[in-house]
Amino acid sequence: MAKVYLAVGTVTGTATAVAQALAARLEECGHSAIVDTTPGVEALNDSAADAVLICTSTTGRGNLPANIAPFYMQLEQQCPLQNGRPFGVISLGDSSYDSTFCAAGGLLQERFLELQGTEPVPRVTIDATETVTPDDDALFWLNEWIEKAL
Ligand SMILES: Cc1cc2nc3c(=O)[nH]c(=O)nc-3n(C[C@H](O)[C@H](O)[C@H](O)COP(=O)(O)O)c2cc1C
Repeated sequence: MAKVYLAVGTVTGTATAVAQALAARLEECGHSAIVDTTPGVEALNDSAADAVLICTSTTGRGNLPANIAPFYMQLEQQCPLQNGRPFGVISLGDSSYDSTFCAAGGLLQERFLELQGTEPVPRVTIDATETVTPDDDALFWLNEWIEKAL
């Protein structure tokens, strides 16, 4: 059984609902999940998680939602090395924003790679113009991530 720290970035709650679906699936598979809607490096460290998931939307023009922006800055300032710990990123966005499509998820992906996390399954992008069931799309991706990361 693995413990997963699940950091959520959201403005209007879609990513929270997706994260809750991911946590429920992890628990069905015998793992435990900590869903954190005010994520931070201290909470991540305290969790002693075996793996990390980031489920975030993008706001503004490619910006991080306000609730996850401090986490991003802490990762930059404190540089908590991941020593190969597996992570995965679920990016919610809207392709009509073109060049900033799912950019926030991309920022966190880059940060975790710089911190020497391993990404066994590439970041998934979930496009609000293409799906009305983002949780189903995320769960499909999660199956492979569970197999490879945990
Ligand atoms: C004001 C605003 C700005 C947005 N900017 C972007 C953007 O730059 N890139 C993108 O991919 N999606 C953008 N989106 C789309 C959201 O990321 C998308 O609708 C997402 O599903 C919202 O999830 P949430 O409810 O968890 O915040 C924007 C949405 C709003 C309302």
